[in-house]
Amino acid sequence: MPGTARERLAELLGELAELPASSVYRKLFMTDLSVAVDGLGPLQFPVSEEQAIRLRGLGHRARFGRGEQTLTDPEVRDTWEIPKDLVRIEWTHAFEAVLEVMRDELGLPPHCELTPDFHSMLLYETGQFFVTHQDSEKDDSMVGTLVVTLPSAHTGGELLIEHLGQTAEYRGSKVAVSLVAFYADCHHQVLPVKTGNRITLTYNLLLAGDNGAAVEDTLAGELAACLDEHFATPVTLPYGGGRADPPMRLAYLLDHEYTARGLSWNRLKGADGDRAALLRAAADRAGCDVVLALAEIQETWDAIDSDEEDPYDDYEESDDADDGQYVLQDLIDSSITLAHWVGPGGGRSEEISLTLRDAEVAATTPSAGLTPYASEYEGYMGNYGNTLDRWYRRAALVIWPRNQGFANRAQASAVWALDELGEMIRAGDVKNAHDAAQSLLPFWDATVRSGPQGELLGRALRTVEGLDDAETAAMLLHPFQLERLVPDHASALADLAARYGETWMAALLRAWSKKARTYSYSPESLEWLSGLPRLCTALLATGSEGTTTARHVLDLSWEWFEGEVRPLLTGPSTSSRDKWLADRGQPFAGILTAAAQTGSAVVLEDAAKLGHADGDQAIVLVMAALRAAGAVPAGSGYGHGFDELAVGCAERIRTSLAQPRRAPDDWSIEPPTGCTCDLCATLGAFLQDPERRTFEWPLAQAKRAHVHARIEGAELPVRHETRRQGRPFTLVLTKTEALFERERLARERNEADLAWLTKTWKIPV
Ligand SMILES: O=C(O)CCC(=O)C(=O)O
Ligand SMILES: [Fe+2]
Repeated sequence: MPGTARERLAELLGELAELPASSVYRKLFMTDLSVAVDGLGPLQFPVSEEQAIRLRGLGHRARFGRGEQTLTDPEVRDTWEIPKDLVRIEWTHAFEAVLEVMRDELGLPPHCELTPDFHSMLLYETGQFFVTHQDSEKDDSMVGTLVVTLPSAHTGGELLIEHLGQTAEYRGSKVAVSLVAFYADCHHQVLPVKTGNRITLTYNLLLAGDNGAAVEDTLAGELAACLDEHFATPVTLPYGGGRADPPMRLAYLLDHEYTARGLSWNRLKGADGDRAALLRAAADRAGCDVVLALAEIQETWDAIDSDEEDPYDDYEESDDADDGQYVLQDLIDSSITLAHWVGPGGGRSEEISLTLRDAEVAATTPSAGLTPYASEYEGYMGNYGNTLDRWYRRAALVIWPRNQGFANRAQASAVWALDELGEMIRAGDVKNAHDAAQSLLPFWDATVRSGPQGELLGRALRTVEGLDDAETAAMLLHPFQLERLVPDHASALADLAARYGETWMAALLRAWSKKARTYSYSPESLEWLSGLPRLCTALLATGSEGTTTARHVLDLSWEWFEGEVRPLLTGPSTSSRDKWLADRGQPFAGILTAAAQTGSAVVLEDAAKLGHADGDQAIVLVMAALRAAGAVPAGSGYGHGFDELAVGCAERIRTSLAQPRRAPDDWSIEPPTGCTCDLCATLGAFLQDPERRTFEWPLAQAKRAHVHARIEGAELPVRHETRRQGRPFTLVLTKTEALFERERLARERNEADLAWLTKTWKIPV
């Protein structure tokens, strides 16, 4: 047998007996079933046109589920539904016998039972249909659907059922009762009825009992050997990347789709049940654990639209009309993420998140051989060919060596890992907790990043306290960021400072703040800075360790804030800069308030300097901060930080207002900074010249583009148009009246700000 251990394992599981069907068909005599409908009486088989018309009179338009909603849309489902409580059904014993046969044919073992649960009575008149869909699982134990077609004269109305890329087609009969059972993950549809009426009863099929199969011994032995080899063979990295450690796990993808609710060892569909039983036996021999997981799979294929007439006329996007019309060429990209799993003992499924590497995956049926639950076609877009994205949900058995259980589970759920460490510590098993924590190192950063960080940090702070090892504690906390801290963390944080020392805490906070800085400002981090006073209050309340910690947090926040803001205070003002700075007023106010609380003199001094900085932008920032704090009158708790800023700002505004007004014939404009090229020098000379208003500048295309960009970037009051005549074209620059208008508005704004400052902040006039 060729290939890697995991390929051989998938092949062995593929050779397992004959693949059971995903849909099965049986007939019963008309006399095996009687149906009576209140208001109509017993139905006569075959159902006559006249009875069908009366039946329709009792029905209403059938609805269908999509996501959380239930809808009626005759484009999707056009059929009549007879209210369930009007319908009385009686079967002979033949029905039970048929269900047993169907259970066997669907590959379910004899000791489990398929129970039909009546769901609806449907009437399809000529022309009515139901487009392709999957049935929602209305019950945890539902594994499939049974459609019973009553005897009636009709043509069309075929029931088409898809699985593993095959479509089975079923017709009703005029003289017999037809039964079709299929697994709930099969996509199916009812084609339009061409003549007559098609009447069906639908049942949910519930599965009870243990569907674990008897296991063949030699096969289990061969599979166990594959597992041994898989976990002993180092992974060969792609692109000549050498060899890495052996894989941590093997995920074997099953063939059916399951919901998180329906995922259960006892309700595996078709061949999945046998394969799972075998793999469990093999895993046991190989000293491995097995969990049952749900995998979300995305594949991107290079694909051709077979319906396309002209291959060059294809600017169509996101066309998910009919996945089947595309011919797959090459697989460009794929990703497999586990989202839920249930442990070997069953129970509820846990939410997890674990992205698998290729070397950890095996499958007998490639995903491309299944029906995706969603797909999207992207027409030719220049760089890429036509691509088809497809999404699948498959169950997977995930196997790992027993002694790697902690690392495997921890990588899938950081919450679980922290809870588990906490348990060990509480049980007094600190040595074990320490070793377990160390085993997280290779992936802990990535696992925390993909988890619920807010929730995790609180747990992590509490857990590491009991580790009693400064280095491991720092390692576990390392992946977080400064702006995840909230007042609730204050006491845990202070306890850690007490336990591991101030230097340890300072280093941790610094590492966190570096992280914060690598992602530039987000609205959340601005909000976090605005909320600093609450965090500091909580820290101060815990005592001296908390106070020192609060000062560190504050120093780092200030460093971070100032580092981003300072470069934007110099250079000419633009509307986008002003907006950016105004948005930082409240965070600035938050920092200042916290600085006053913690008595951080250095921050207060630095902040006051920022207020005195040259340029109109500093005024914008400081005014925004003062207004954010302005609801509270000066002197009532905001401390001298704000008073000083207000004084400095008022001074700056007065200086600005004292500048002589622009003479009506002064057209000089301050040139933008930041580029020293020849073009910008020429542009600068034109801008600064008080007399020149227009400039006709013959300039090649690339150079014109640079000048356009400079003028737009700095929002200069200059029109810039290209006259498309001659070679090169001519760039025509014209200074506009906005130059005067803007200065007038700035002056007005300054006057208003000054008035507000003197009134609200009691600044002497
Ligand atoms: O009428 C049928 O054959 C099937 C109806 C169906 O697919 C459904 O009710 O979900
Ligand atoms: Fe259906």
